[in-house]
Amino acid sequence: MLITAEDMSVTHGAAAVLRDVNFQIEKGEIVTVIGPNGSGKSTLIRALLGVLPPSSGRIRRAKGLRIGYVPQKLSIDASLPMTVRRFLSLPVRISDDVALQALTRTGVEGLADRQMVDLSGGQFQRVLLARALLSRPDILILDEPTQGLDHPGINAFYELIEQVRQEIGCAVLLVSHDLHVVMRASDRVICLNGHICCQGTPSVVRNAPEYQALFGVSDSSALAIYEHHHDHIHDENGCCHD
Ligand SMILES: Nc1ncnc2c1ncn2[C@@H]1O[C@H](COP(=O)(O)OP(=O)(O)OP(=O)(O)O)[C@@H](O)[C@H]1O
Repeated sequence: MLITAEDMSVTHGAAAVLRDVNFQIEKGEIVTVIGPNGSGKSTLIRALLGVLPPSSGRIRRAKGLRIGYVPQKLSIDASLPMTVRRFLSLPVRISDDVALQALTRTGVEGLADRQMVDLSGGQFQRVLLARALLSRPDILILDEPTQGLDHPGINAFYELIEQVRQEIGCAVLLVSHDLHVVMRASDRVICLNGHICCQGTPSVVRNAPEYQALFGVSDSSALAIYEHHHDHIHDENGCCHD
């Protein structure tokens, strides 16, 4: 077990944003959080990172857990010259070799001398990912990493995540709106709407009434990827588990 949320609730001021969230992330798995706008996805990530304390319940992290974080947005002042190479050395200085290795791993090895503000959306995400990998994380946490990318870009990014997972064996927790790709690329999906509506393998979540109520019954051919069936049960709240 890498991270566990136990009966975790989070409030912003008087508003309860997350309530009674329970889940755990195991070594090496890819878990995706999906949910409508304002459902608490970023709040969940911030709580897991430890920057937002739960109002009740708790988060447990494995001892010495290393987290690599790719934020949803990072604005870089356009008037501030900053090469990719220099960006990778903030805040911890790294050698040219290590920088090149990180950029090569994420497929942007030719960009070291480019200005950060001149990168395309896809290149920027890959540089952020390269930076997150520098700490050799046990878990990578990415908040909507494919926002603004086109379809080939989204697919390529997910392939890269899978490749990185295989190479370094890290777990991956990501927030995403790309439902079809998510369903294909995740080991497990958590469907969030202020609380966990349902969670499980993609096929379990796809068939859950809570998921279908939030996202509609999607084109089954696009989602018919995992056809091995899992047994699951519905608890007294109508939530499903495998
Ligand atoms: N710092 C804050 N202070 C007060 N309310 C906040 C704060 N941050 C988020 N909220 C509120 O908490 C709720 C959940 O926000 P959050 O950003 O976690 O949702 P989200 O699922 O990530 O949304 P999106 O998909 O639009 O990024 C929203 O109603 C939001 O307005």
